[in-house]
Amino acid sequence: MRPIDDAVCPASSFSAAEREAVYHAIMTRRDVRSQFLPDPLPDDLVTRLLTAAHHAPSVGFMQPWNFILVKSAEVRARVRDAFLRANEEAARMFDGERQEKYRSLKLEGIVQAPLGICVTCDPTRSGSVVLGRTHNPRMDSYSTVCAIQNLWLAARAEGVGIGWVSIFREGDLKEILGIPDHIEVVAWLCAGFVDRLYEEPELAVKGWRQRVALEELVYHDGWGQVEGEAAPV
Ligand SMILES: Cc1cc2c(cc1C)N(C[C@H](O)[C@H](O)[C@H](O)COP(=O)(O)O)c1[nH]c(=O)[nH]c(=O)c1N2
Repeated sequence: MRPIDDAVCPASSFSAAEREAVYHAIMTRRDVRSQFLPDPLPDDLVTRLLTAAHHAPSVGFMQPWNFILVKSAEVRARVRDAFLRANEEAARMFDGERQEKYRSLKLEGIVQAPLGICVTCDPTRSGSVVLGRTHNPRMDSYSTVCAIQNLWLAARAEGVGIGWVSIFREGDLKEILGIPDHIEVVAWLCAGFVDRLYEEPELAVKGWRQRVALEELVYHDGWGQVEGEAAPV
């Protein structure tokens, strides 16, 4: 191993253009459902996306993720069937007009996107006691979500659309993909090139829900405290 001092380099700031590029990726990233092009994603591009994911932070450097790459149209069709079953259950949980609206939304591109990526979390990856996870076992799932966000942003920069689909019974995905019991399914990601993206979240454009004002979400020195109020004792 290198001496610790040799492993440290100066933390220089990004240039204005680099900074702009990071925010550009963040602000223009979208969840994609229906704009996927059929062209397959080149292997080296997929490797770059997975490498970005694999450089995410993780609790205790646990790296609990796996990525199951699904190109098979037959497997994706089975996954879509699992979605359709779960989506029917989900639709019935909304009433009246809201249910009608829900049913009008497209919430997946499983068959259309040329690649499915099932992202999983292995809670046993680094033994039963993990630095940083001792008092909250969910930290391994949170780490896996960080990996997904890295992939999502890298994909945006590469012109690749990503759609996260979560409307499944986990057991269905496990059965289709042969995932062992102790592994958690965190996401099914639809991935494919896109030539256009919504400028705002599709759910906002289609009137399902709007972005909340940031100011409503920021408190100061305690829950519910607006700026300038005395801190709670
Ligand atoms: C954990 C999780 C799970 C899901 C999602 C996201 C996340 C983070 N999203 C996408 C979600 O609807 C979308 O991110 C928001 O509507 C905001 O839009 P943009 O991502 O900014 O385009 C999502 N979208 C969808 O159409 N079907 C789905 O099952 C899910 N599931």
